Amino acid sequence: MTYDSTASSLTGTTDPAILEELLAIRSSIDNIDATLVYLLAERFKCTQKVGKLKAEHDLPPSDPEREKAQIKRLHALSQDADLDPAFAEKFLNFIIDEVIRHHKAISQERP
Ligand SMILES: C=C(O[C@@H]1C=C(C(=O)O)C=C[C@H]1O)C(=O)O
Repeated sequence: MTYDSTASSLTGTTDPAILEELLAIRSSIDNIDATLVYLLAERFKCTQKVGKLKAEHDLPPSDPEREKAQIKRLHALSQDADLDPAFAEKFLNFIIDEVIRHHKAISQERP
């Protein structure tokens, strides 16, 4: 993979000292993004197992009570972590919607 960690629309128009400071912070952002990708991949590995288990036992793809409890917990965690709880909820719902889509697909593969 060729990744240019110095790519920026600001090159040539911004003080090089400021760009250097920006690049140092962006290096941490890159590490965090990589971690997020690996964390998400692990989460989807788990949810795929859940999807197979549900399909094998004819269980519904979604579990609204579980989701309600997760959102409530996430709100508390977000407040502790100084993260916008509304954003955290939107993000979790985005992921869960994708998981449910996978679960529906798995159950259709096994008629
Ligand atoms: C993974 C599951 O399936 C769905 C997806 C969830 C999730 O991504 O956390 C939670 C509840 C379900 O709607 C589950 O039931 O545990």
